[in-house]
Amino acid sequence: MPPPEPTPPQSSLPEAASRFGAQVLADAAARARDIGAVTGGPPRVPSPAVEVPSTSADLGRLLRGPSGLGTAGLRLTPREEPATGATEKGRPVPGLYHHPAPDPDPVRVAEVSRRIKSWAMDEVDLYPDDWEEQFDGFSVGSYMVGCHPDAPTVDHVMIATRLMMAENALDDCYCEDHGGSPVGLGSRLLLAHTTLDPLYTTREYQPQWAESLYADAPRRAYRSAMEYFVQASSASQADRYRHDMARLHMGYLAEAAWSEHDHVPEVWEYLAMRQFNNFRPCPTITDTVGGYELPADLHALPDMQKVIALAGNATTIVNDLYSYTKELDAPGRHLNLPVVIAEREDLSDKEAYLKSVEVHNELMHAFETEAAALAAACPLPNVQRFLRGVAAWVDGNHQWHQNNTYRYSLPDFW
Ligand SMILES: CC(C)=CCC/C(C)=C(\C)COP(=O)(O)OP(=O)(O)O
Ligand SMILES: [Mg+2]
Repeated sequence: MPPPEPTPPQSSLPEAASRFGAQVLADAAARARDIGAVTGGPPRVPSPAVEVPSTSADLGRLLRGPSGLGTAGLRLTPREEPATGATEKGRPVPGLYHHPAPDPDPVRVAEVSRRIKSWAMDEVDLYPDDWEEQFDGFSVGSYMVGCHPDAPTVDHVMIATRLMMAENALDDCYCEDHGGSPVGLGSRLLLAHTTLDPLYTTREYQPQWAESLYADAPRRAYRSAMEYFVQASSASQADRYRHDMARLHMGYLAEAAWSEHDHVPEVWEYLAMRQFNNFRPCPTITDTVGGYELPADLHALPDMQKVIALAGNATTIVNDLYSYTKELDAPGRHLNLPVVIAEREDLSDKEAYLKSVEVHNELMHAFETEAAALAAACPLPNVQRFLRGVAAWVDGNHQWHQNNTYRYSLPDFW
């Protein structure tokens, strides 16, 4: 008997759009180009039916949106070259493939910075007084304004900004250098996760759980940030976020398990852990922050999942490169890609760092190739906008790392 035909992706969109989305994506899966081993799966056969962009100029055009007369309002980012201030603040890692992003709107940055500080101090009591300088140095206002250039209002940017502060508070206080430890991390993470994914229990035990949501700064921050997020998102967007946070927490646990035994994983194992201990929950809320929705069935498509994973991996290896010297100075051994490559492949620190740049660049090129193929194959406006939103997040994330010289500095390898 012949094997059954693969089922095309299903959609619950209105019928016409559903047929269109499912068919386009099924066709795209059949004809997408062979883009190399990094994206997994068997080689694919190019089709003359759809022109998949093949030059970096074409890819950039697709990811950045339309460029003709009268289309300025359709782009996520202004067309001007980045302001020179960006390069005065920090320099990019030499050889790193990236796109300079425009400087974030200073008026928006000032307002987001004011509001996030008030939230941190007055609503969730996020940090003791002596952490204020580090809070300010994190510059979350310019980070989130830069990563979400299509947010319609400051309220929308705030949705992402609160979550970003909450995610970092938990990472610092549970896992890293503000009281964190691998010991007992599993139970702390699970209990904190119930701020996002509530416990349903009996009348007797419910009050103890409800009280626990305010027991420490990470839980207060997660609970409050999630409450704001849920007010702005659809049920499926909120569920997407919970799933991405469960992935993040699983990544923290693997990192902690290795750290307890000072174990250095193989490079591929490290990369697998870092696909979970990853920025992914940040770009995947780009539609909520943009005030629209990528429907769940389009978000779940394997090609969309691949694009999201590659974007998350590229952004997270950017962190490994920019935070390399900070993590070398931290107590104990802090794993990042250069450290793991140096140890496992017996390379000098410099060779390992330069190899990590190459790993990043391959991931970044794969992200752009896959995103462009999906954008070409699926011309639904919310898919196009979501892909552009993820690309804007990737660029904004790089820009923030490059320019956050309070937090990061480059090694002396060049
Ligand atoms: C989703 C999110 C913002 C998670 C927090 C985890 C996190 C800060 C990263 C994925 C970045 O990695 P790292 O913990 O190494 O951050 P720093 O190098 O300390 O800035
Ligand atoms: Mg780091």
